[in-house]
Amino acid sequence: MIASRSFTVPARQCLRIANVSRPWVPAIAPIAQTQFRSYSIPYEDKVAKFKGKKGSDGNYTVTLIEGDGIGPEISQSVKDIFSAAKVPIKWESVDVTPQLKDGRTVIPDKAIDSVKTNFVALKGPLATPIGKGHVSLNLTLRRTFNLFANVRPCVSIAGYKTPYDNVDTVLIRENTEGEYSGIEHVVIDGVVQSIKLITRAASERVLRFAFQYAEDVGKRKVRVVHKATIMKMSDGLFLNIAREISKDFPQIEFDAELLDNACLKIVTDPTPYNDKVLVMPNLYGDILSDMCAGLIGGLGLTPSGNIGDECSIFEAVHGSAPDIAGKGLANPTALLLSSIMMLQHMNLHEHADQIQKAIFDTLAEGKYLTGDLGGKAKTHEYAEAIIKKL
Ligand SMILES: NC(=O)C1=CN([C@@H]2O[C@H](COP(=O)(O)OP(=O)(O)OC[C@H]3O[C@@H](n4cnc5c(N)ncnc54)[C@H](O)[C@@H]3O)[C@@H](O)[C@H]2O)C=CC1
Ligand SMILES: O=C(O)CCC(=O)C(=O)O
Ligand SMILES: [Mg+2]
Repeated sequence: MIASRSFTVPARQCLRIANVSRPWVPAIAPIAQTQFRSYSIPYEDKVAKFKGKKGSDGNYTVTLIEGDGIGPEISQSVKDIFSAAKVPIKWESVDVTPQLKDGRTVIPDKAIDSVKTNFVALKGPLATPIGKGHVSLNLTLRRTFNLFANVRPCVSIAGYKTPYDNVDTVLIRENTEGEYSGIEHVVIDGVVQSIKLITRAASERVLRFAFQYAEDVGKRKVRVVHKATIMKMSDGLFLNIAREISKDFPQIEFDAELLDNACLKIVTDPTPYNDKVLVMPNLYGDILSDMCAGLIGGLGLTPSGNIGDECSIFEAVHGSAPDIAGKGLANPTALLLSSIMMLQHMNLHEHADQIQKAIFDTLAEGKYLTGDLGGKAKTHEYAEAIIKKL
């Protein structure tokens, strides 16, 4: 076990201004009954344009981090379904067990090289020890590859009834700093300080990404979720930058909402949020994305993409779910939909559409649902049902 320690401030990384022009857009299809629509995806000039090339065997190589807890089970479902759908992908599994290098927790070089070479990775959940122990490898990966925007769509699933069946929220979370900067220290015995770092550079790039994203997916409005009443300087800076950037997007409406009020309003009625992209500092995005997942049936259903200029890593919103790990109870949908986002990113639309339809049809049919959705199917039985629909 590696001793608990804080991150060094990734100052250089924070200060690198990304050349943000057009964002990548996920195509997690909102569905009404068994219908689903796909977003149009702008591929030209976009940020994080996929740079991978097919190998001589006709396959792209994609880094796979299976992860902890339920990670290997849900990764297996993705591998089985991709193989059945003949997706031209060769997985390169890497080990991300943390190592100590010059007193810092780092990801093994082999894993870093793999992501750098392949430009894209699919990642299962990685567990983080509470209090003491190594720093979060999830955050380390995001910072290592400067994955500045975490896109977390949350869309109602036909086949699982919730109080609102038309949820279509998308949340963009600043992914490299904020409350998750990891700068903590003991001031004196009994007094600790944890620093929320907000920089103009990181705020600008994620905000610009959010506006461009809204334009590309046809959302009318960008809303900043903040607490600048209390964190006047840090959230105040984020909010002011959003105001500045909004001027470059006159066709997109811009407004802001206090975090606590946003939570109340979203759980009361998420419908008014369907025409908006919500963008916010790191911690708020972490919490709100779990909250939104609750609106559509839980964490088994919500995907995400960590988007950077060079590489992108796709993963579910959920964690390693130690309470159900190893029992075949996990719902692989969240990781599967993340893998659909990844295929969209890689321009493999036909495969993405085919698998996405099979997933949504299987869910809508309701015969093979996992326990979190009230069914009895084991993880692999649900995956097999999807394969039959391909
Ligand atoms: N991006 C990542 O890799 C993340 C990692 N984590 C790590 O995961 C570990 C566990 O964290 P928790 O707070 O328990 O959150 P969690 O997301 O792992 O689980 C919360 C609840 O949701 C359920 N759940 C999650 N995913 C599910 C799925 N696919 N199918 C069915 N049920 C599912 C779990 O059984 C549990 O009851 C921690 O070490 C945490 O640091 C947490 C969130 C994200
Ligand atoms: O890294 C972790 O332990 C948690 C990360 C997390 O909750 C998230 O990415 O949503
Ligand atoms: Mg989280």
